[in-house]
Parts: sequence; structure tokens; C-alpha cells
Amino acid sequence: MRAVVIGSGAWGTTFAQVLADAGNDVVVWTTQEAVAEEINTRHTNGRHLPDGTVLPETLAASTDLARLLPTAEVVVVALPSQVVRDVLTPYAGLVAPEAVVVSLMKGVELSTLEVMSQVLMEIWDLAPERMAVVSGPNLAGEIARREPTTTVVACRDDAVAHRIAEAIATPYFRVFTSTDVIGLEIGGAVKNVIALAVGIAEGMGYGYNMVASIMTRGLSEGTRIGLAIGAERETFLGLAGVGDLVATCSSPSSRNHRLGSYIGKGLTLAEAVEATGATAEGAKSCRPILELARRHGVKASVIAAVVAVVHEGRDPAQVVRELHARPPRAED
Ligand SMILES: NC(=O)C1=CN([C@@H]2O[C@H](COP(=O)(O)OP(=O)(O)OC[C@H]3O[C@@H](n4cnc5c(N)ncnc54)[C@H](O)[C@@H]3O)[C@@H](O)[C@H]2O)C=CC1
Ligand SMILES: O=C(CO)COP(=O)(O)O
Repeated sequence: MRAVVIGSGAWGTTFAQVLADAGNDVVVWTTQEAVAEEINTRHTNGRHLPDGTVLPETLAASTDLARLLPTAEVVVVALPSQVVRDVLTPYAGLVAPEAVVVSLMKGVELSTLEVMSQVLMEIWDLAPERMAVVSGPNLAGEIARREPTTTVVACRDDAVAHRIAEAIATPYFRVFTSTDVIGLEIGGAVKNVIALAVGIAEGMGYGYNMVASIMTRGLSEGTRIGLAIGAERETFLGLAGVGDLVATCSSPSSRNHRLGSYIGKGLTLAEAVEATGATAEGAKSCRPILELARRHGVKASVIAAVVAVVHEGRDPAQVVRELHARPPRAED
């Protein structure tokens, strides 16, 4: 298939490699001439991918999205969630009518509380049958090294999910399918916030009991938010739920996990963002996710604690003391 990948960061470039390795005709769109030149001539992306990653020679890069879109059969979007609406609205009308759009993103829009499939369907006027998402335990660096990985592709139309799954399957990328688009997206967005919480706890010096508690309660919060907006419970127990949560909360290479640990060690948000040096969606998405929980009457104490520490300057030790001082209640 002819594919364009919008975004030349860690995941966009790595996913483009997967598509090229799977035999597709792929071009990565970047706004940076130097990055396009590096991918086209040296077959590397030194800013975002691990040392030694050599991209397929068939993988091209371009800065001309308007030229690429009309002929693409698959349009993959891998930008930081908060820029999607502004960056991609001007391209409405250029996506081919039969093309499938695939979101790789794990964030919630601050101004609308929408997940990225909702934003893309709105700005590009797409039917749900043309909108797919990919999510799972997918740390880009490991996939760039072609280490065995599993993922899930979801689309309202099961046949389209299967078509995309076949197009991205490689010997190192095993793909499952789903029709629970919103479940995949909420699972991915919430686990970033939980990875922040785990990082904060680790940065403060807490151990495995605390980490396991945050992950388990975080999964419960994400599941209940998802169920409130139409997701399926099973999704949260699958690769895009527990799977992604375990990968991100365990790996020191997760940007959300790292950002959290800097904050737990006492850095300000601005300092932690600077030290992380790449997109950590949870830092911005925690507030709209908490708002989503509140609107749907879902208790989300871990997510609220992250918002309090990251955005309201609360002392994390005091926030933990307050969480633990609450009266016992039934586990949900
Ligand atoms: N890195 C990973 O392991 C994974 C990331 N994701 C998700 O994929 C999405 C993208 O993440 P990454 O590629 O890792 O981020 P990144 O921080 O590595 O790269 C972001 C890319 O977006 C570009 N960009 C930023 N603002 C832009 C703008 N206004 N216009 C055009 N380009 C712009 C940057 O130049 C950069 O190439 C996020 O939602 C993330 O949560 C999902 C799974 C795995
Ligand atoms: O989503 C991811 C792995 O599935 C990547 O997580 P980070 O954005 O925290 O690196």
C-alpha cells in the first residue's frame, strides 16, 4: 500500500520502518528539511532513534504533505496530540476518499477532551469506518531495533482493522485486531498518566509495593473512565491496556515514566520537560482526563494526584499522605 506517516519523531519514524519492512511504499512527512535529508541519504534519524538504527533504504521522507496526501491509501498520524488540530486542519480535503487514517497517538485534547480519532474524524470529515488506531506495549526504541513486539489495531469496521493489521505485520511486529477504538485510545492515554505517577513515586524513593498499587488503581481508574464513554472492559485487560501499562511503567526508556521520576526527585515541570526532551503526553493529558472522569462521575484519585503534583505544585509526599488517610472502602 502507499502510506504517508505524519510525524518524524520516535514513533512516527519507527512505525514508518515497520510499514516499509512489511513491503509498503512509505514516505515520512517532517517539517524539518534536515531530518528529511538525513532519512533520505543516511537512512537514520539520530535525534529520535537509538544509535545504530538503520532505516530501510526504501523509506523516504518529504516536507511536502500536500503532495503526498492525495495518493496515500493509508495516512498514519504520529504527532504530539495537542498540535494535531492546528497542524492538520489545513489539509482537510486532501485525504483521498478511500484512504484509511491511522492514529498512533496517546493523548486527549486539552480544549475539547477528545481523543485523537475524534479530532481527526472531525477536522477531516472521516466516517468511523475509515478511522483506525494502533496501540499496545510499543516502546519505539525496541521496535526500531526490530525486537519482537505485539500490538493492536482497532477500527469500527473489523474488515478495515484486518486490512491494516495485514499491512503492518512483520516478523517482529505481531498484530491483533479490535473494534474498540475508544477503549484503545483511553487505555493508551491513561497509562501515560499512570506512568507519570509511577515515575514520581520512584523518584521519591518508594518501592515495588507503591508501584504495583499505583498501576493497579490506575488501571481501575482508566477502565472505569473507558466504560463510562463506551469502551469495552476486555480492552483494558489486553495489550493496549495492561500490556501497555506494564511496558511503560516498567521501562526507564518511557518518556512519561522518566518525566515523572524527574518531578519525584524535585525538578519543576519545566525542568523535567526539558530533561525528558521528547513528547510525554501524560503531562498535558492528565488534566483533560481528570475532567473527563469528573464529568462522568468516575472517581480517579491517582489521576487527580498527578494533576495536583504536576500542575498545582503540591508536595507529592503530602499528596500520598492524604490519599492514604482516606477511610477504607470496597475495592473497585
Ligand atoms: N515513542 C513511543 O515509544 C510511542 C509514542 N506513542 C505516541 O505517538 C505520538 C508521537 O510520539 P513520538 O513520535 O514518540 O514523539 P516525539 O517527541 O519523538 O516526536 C514528535 C514529532 O512531532 C513533530 N512535531 C511536533 N510539533 C509539531 C508541529 N507543530 N508540526 C509538525 N510536527 C511537529 C516533532 O518535530 C517530532 O518529529 C504521541 O502521542 C505518543 O504518545 C505511541 C506509542 C509509542
Ligand atoms: O506509548 C508508549 C509505549 O507503548 C511510549 O511511552 P512513552 O511516551 O512514555 O515513551
